[in-house]
Amino acid sequence: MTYEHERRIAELAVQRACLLTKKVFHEKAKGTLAKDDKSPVTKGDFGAQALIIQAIAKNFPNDEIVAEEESSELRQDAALRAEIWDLVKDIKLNDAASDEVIGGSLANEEAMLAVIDQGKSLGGATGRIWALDPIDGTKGFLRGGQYAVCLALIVDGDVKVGVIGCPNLPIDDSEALTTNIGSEQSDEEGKGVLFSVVQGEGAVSRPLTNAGLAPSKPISMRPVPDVSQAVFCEGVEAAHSNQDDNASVAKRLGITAPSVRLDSQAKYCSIARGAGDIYLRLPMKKDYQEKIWDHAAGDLLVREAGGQVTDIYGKRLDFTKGRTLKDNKGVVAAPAALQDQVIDAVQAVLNLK
Ligand SMILES: Nc1ncnc2c1ncn2[C@@H]1O[C@H](COP(=O)(O)OS(=O)(=O)O)[C@@H](OP(=O)(O)O)[C@H]1O
Ligand SMILES: [Mg+2]
Ligand SMILES: [Mg+2]
Ligand SMILES: [Mg+2]
Repeated sequence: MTYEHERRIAELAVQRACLLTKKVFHEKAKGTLAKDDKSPVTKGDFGAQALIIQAIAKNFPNDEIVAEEESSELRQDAALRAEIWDLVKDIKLNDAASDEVIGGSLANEEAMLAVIDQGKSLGGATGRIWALDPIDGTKGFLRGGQYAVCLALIVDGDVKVGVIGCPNLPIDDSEALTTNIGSEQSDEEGKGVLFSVVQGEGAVSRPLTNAGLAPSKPISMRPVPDVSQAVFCEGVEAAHSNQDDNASVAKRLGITAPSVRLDSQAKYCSIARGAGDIYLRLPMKKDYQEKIWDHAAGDLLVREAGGQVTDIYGKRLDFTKGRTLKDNKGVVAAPAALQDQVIDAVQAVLNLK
């Protein structure tokens, strides 16, 4: 089997990082800062990025990493830096062998800042490049909703491995459709799923644990004989995708079921396991470029589960263009058999044809 080692390291690294994010999730303030673009970043984002890059750097020292966060704010904020180090130094998988494979403990605060800054690769069309979103859906994380720890390996522009940890998704696939905004989404008993995928080998899920990896099971999108029976998954933040346009597309397709609103790549995960069928992310701003770490793992997960993922023009997501998907606009993910119909409706609503 290909990429077996990469998949295992990524799964263990994401599982360990989720132990840290779950701790921060229960804190009130969460060490939140606003970045230059006004978006939030928390102790959880920085800490998870440090732990995951450490695991990649130890196992694949020649690989490049495109990660969302960087350490400059922390270098100017000794108190926050110390709080994060306090968390990071104590996070271990409760299984010594598994923890050892992903690098054991970091030496000190400076080593933590240094690994955080190993995620500055510019990306591109060649070589082995990891795309890391230490917390995707930070706004959901702050709100007490869904969030995801996302890691993908891209080789020569092609996504080969994807791993997504969703601490607040129900383990039971059939419960998942009731997980909507406003309902209880915290990471208690019965919650926490680790999704993983290797190109050509299908998508799987398993419960998140605090030790080694639990047994996995295959997942797939559910068959939808008629598009009008489909359920949409969409984002929560009205600034990130156009919910009015989504509603018009649903209407055009004859869909009457209410959309499931979830933050983060939990949307890709949900449709990949049949908890919802179609994920629409229709652009709000003309000039916004989607980030590769927001989509790489989810793109492969859905495609291996029987779906297609394209932009609003029906073009596959292009991970060769650097840190962003600058040649794509929006995202449309659906069961392969429905994709053309959904794209037609999207293009009609957006007046693209
Ligand atoms: N204007 C705009 N348009 C589209 N996307 C944007 C925009 N601004 C931010 N972001 C990115 O959205 C990421 C979170 O996506 P979500 O799917 O959780 O958002 S939402 O559920 O649709 O509200 C979020 O990822 P995180 O920062 O990792 O949370 C951002 O990278
Ligand atoms: Mg962010
Ligand atoms: Mg993100
Ligand atoms: Mg993020």
